[in-house]
Amino acid sequence: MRKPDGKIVLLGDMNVGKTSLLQRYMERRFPDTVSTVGGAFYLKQWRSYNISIWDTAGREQFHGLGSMYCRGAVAVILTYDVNHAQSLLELEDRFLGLTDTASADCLFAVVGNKVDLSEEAPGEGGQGGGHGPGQAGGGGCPAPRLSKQVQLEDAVAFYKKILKYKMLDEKDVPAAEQMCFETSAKTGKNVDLLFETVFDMVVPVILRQRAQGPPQTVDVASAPPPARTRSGCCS
Ligand SMILES: Nc1nc2c(ncn2[C@@H]2O[C@H](COP(=O)(O)OP(=O)(O)OP(=O)(O)O)[C@@H](O)[C@H]2O)c(=O)[nH]1
Ligand SMILES: [Mg+2]
Repeated sequence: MRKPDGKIVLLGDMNVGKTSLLQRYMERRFPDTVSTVGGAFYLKQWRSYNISIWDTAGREQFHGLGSMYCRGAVAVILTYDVNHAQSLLELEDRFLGLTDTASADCLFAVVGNKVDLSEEAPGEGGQGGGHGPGQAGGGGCPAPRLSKQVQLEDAVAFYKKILKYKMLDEKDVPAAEQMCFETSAKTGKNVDLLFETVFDMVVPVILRQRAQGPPQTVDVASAPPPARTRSGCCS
């Protein structure tokens, strides 16, 4: 297997939809998922570059693995559930620190998933793994919509906190508006946009790292063995 030119890592609390987003993008479908154990990766050919995309487990018991997966990453996709405010807070409290091992010029994207649950018309949705209230429905009643708990401005504010944490100047990094996304792995909304924006942005980082000397690419063969690895197809 050719060594990847760069690594992108998805981080976020359990159940926010990391695996579903990756499967929607790589396999063009929204299958049932099981909570991830350890981590798993896909390989993506983007232009002439070989990029590995790592899906990590949000469950607390695997938390310690997160910083290993982030080692040398050129981008981290921090994912939350727009219908579950706590999942955004968790990114700041539990996940941001895991990115200390990422490459010095690592890019960050902030992604609010499951927008379909608070967008669907009454009677059409409310199923599919939301955290919040409003899924009981039942009895033939129209399924109530979930109320969206996190707005895009909250994600933008979090992005600015990331820059502060990393001591980065806003003018040296992509603008928050470019790097904050609202997605639905279920409908596919903004999923291609998310991944392809990130791919386009990591290419210059990869080139810069190559020009600077020893490549900071990651050899998946020497990556820590996850408790269970599922390697997907390359496309
Ligand atoms: N309605 C809706 N449900 C979603 C969406 N994304 C994921 N889900 C559901 O949410 C649940 C959790 O999705 P996963 O992709 O397994 O979540 P995860 O972040 O990988 O969770 P861990 O592996 O435990 O960290 C599943 O029931 C998914 O079907 C979405 O965009 N919309
Ligand atoms: Mg998962």
